[in-house]
Amino acid sequence: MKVLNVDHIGIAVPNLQEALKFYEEVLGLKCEGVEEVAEQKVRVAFLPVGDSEIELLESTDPEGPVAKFIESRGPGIQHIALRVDDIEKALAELKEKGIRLIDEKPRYGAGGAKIAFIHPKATNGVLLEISQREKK
Ligand SMILES: C[C@@H](C(=O)O)C(=O)SCCNC(=O)CCNC(=O)[C@H](O)C(C)(C)COP(=O)(O)OP(=O)(O)OC[C@H]1O[C@@H](n2cnc3c(N)ncnc32)[C@H](O)[C@@H]1OP(=O)(O)O
Ligand SMILES: [Co+2]
Repeated sequence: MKVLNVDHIGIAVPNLQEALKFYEEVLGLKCEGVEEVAEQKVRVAFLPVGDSEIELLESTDPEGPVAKFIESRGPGIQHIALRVDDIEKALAELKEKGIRLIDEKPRYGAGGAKIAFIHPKATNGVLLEISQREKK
């Protein structure tokens, strides 16, 4: 598999609008749009930083992964996403190596990206997303 860059860093926040005040007004980053990803029970805001982005994640459901994360650990970095050139190939390779996957097949993430998660137990404690999308 080929990892191209850190696509984004996912930060779980209790309130998107409140969090945006810091990232936009204080840090001067620009939010490139807010989108709801129903399948993941989140509303997300993307803020580009160089060739990566910050993804702010607000839960839309108390049973969703981001709500559960905030409940057990508080707000903070929930996942790191690595961009790959071919997600199907990457997943096949990870599976073949016996790596514990959360998603064996790609799902659709924000902006129509193909995404899949690797379990934190397989990565030394970091929830890793792999993502394939067209370069902006
Ligand atoms: C919109 C999209 C996009 O970018 O396009 C997104 O990013 S969606 C982003 C939101 N979607 C997701 O996160 C989907 C994938 N996530 C999941 O399926 C879940 O959140 C899991 C990662 C499986 C965790 O689920 P759950 O909390 O029910 O499991 P659990 O309580 O049994 O936790 C198992 C162990 O993993 C640890 N653990 C749980 N969440 C973690 C996280 N985010 N980072 C690092 N470690 C984590 C727990 O502390 C526990 O460790 P100990 O056993 O040592 O106590
Ligand atoms: Co993400």
